[in-house]
Amino acid sequence: MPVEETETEVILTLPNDPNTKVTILKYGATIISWENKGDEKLWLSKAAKLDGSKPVRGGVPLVFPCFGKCNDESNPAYKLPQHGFARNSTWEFLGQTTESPVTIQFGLGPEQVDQDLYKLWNDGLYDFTLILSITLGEDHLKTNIEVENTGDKDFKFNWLFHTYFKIPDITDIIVNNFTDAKCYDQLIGETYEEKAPMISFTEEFDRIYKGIDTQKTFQMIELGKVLMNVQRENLPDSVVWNPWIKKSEGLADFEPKDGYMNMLCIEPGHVAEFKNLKSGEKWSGAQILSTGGEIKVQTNIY
Ligand SMILES: O=P(O)(O)OC[C@H]1O[C@@H](O)[C@H](O)[C@@H](O)[C@@H]1O
Repeated sequence: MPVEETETEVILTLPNDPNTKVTILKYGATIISWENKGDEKLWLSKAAKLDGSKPVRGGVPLVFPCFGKCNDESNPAYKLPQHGFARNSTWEFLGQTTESPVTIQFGLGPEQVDQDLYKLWNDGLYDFTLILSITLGEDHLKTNIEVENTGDKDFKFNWLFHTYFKIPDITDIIVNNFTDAKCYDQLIGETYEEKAPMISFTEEFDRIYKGIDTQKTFQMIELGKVLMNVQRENLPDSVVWNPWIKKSEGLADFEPKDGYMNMLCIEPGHVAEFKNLKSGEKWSGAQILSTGGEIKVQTNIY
């Protein structure tokens, strides 16, 4: 059986490999595990709440309709909590849509969102449908989001796949192909161009890389070996985050406390600017995660 559904979760297994599977919590449509040939690729905090009491710390939480806390009073997302409401709403499982490659879908509309939370977004006057498609391959996992404005009012939104990767040791990791990208460093509040040929990690890291050509693949490399390729469709930005020691100490659901050594978030999204979606319009974006392959330095694409 490639697709198993329980009350709270859906498990999708590759038909010809029982050790390649993805587990999705209906709460937040959060992918909480991706095992590739028996090897877990996503980091999930040991203290993550999986009971719907708060967004999941780990896996792939979904960020919509605002990234972070919106500080612009004139923006209808101003009153929403950090990262919006998609990650703390229970999505509807829509079933399997294709067999090869195997794809399943989840849907979210205003009726599934906690009504008090939903009303914080322009008094609940926006109507939308989100369809998340998850495709599992032998060596890849694709998550595609389609946002449709089903109401009569235009709205603007951010989207982000807040992907937590599991890694052996953060100090051995470099990430390539961010060179020359514009970046907003959230820790110092400054915008500059990334000049490092490879990003490496020795302290807290929280940067929004903006407007990067989607032909560029980010590669997470450990001591010369490609652990993960992150490709994007229609998602120009990417946040890179590691809370390091102090920040993770302050996160009650972050365990073990030295877990920052074993995780790195590379988060493809549309967050530097809000995307405007007119009444009746659709927009979609995707991340494609794949394991292995050669190191490819793409400095010639802007
Ligand atoms: O604690 P949260 O709401 O899940 O957010 C985690 C992090 O998410 C990242 O995307 C942000 O860049 C960080 O600033 C933030 O701390």
